[in-house]
Amino acid sequence: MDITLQQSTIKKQSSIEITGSKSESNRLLLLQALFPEIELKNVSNSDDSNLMTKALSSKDRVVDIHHAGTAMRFLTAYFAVQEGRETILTGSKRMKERPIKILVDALRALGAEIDYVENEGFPPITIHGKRLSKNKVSLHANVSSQYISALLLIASKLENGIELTLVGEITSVPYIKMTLSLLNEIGIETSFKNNVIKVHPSKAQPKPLTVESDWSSASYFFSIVAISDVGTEITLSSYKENSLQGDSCLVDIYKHFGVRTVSAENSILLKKESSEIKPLVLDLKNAPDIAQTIVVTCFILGVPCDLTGLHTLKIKETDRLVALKTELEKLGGSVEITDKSLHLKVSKEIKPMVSIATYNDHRMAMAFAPVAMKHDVIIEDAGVVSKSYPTFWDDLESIGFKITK
Ligand SMILES: O=C(O)C1=C[C@@H](OP(=O)(O)O)[C@@H](O)[C@H](O)C1
Ligand SMILES: C=C(OP(=O)(O)O)C(=O)O
Repeated sequence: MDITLQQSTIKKQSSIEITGSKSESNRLLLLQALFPEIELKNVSNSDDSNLMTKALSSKDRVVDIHHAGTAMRFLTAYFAVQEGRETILTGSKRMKERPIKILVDALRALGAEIDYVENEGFPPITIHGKRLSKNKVSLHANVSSQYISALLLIASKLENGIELTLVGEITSVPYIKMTLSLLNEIGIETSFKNNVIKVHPSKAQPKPLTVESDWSSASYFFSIVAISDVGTEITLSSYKENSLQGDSCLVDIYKHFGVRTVSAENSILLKKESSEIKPLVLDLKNAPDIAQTIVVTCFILGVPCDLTGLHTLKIKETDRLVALKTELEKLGGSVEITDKSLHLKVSKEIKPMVSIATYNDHRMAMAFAPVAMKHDVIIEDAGVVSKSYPTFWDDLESIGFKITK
């Protein structure tokens, strides 16, 4: 369904409760399947987490995880250690184009039995679950950190734990650290020194855990506050003092756009304090999911930006670099891309009533929504947001956006 966002002025003060982090949820759901004593609160209501929950309890031979990248990667490792079970793990058309060879090779090196059903290196795959006997493996770390997290999540079920040697530059490091921290929280010992990660064979001590709300989802409100008038405030909950989510770097990045973040118990207050604007230069290899939000903020504010570290964007829900260039140029922007960087030139105008294509990518829809603070804009296939943030449009309406469905 396409929706029209009419030019809107948002409320001076508002507050929103954001669903749990899908990254934390999908890790903890897998750990809960391994250690059923774990109790979870504030689990994400996203499609990706619902798919993860369903897949973990499914007894079917074919498990379809649609667009959910973390579910695809984490469940590949999970089903590889389900002794005696054969599972065909598949996904959407796009999922069949997202590479999985590095993970499959690493699991095979540990003793797993996995076959490709269609194309070598890509889902769907047939996984013959068995006991894995080895514990040492090397893998390339520059394509997706999800392969590394997948191996770490099952490591406590391997007789001798795991020792991973990471080859090349390590991408999306905070997501690896999130996995290790969650393992530590349930009593599993780990170490990460230079390029070697170890999960020691240790007994888990499961306990109740509360998932922090999703920082990538918060990014759209950082963008909205950055574009709003000085004095505008939005409160978001439920956030913790020390986040495991790398996207909490938004707090520092959005200072650049005059947004101050004040932490209170269980929440953060975003406040627009200054309208001074400077060009932005940023390496986002540690926070790839907020790239679209930041580029669109810059475009709307008329600030140029140079973003690097974007090599993983090409293999996400869509090729996000090409999608950003295409849609920003429809709006009147001028964008240069390589396969790992994006340069946005100063923009002088924003064209009204442009129809933004979303390419089955939730973040395209959510990142472009703030355009409505300047002009009417159409967002195509708006339901796509449910991948990570099902109530996104309702929450926008609650802060003053005018939406025609
Ligand atoms: O482990 C995770 O939860 C994620 C890791 C990142 O992927 P890459 O490591 O492939 O960049 C990120 O983009 C994705 O949304 C979630
Ligand atoms: C890249 C994303 O998700 P995944 O890789 O889990 O599909 C995302 O949510 O932006």
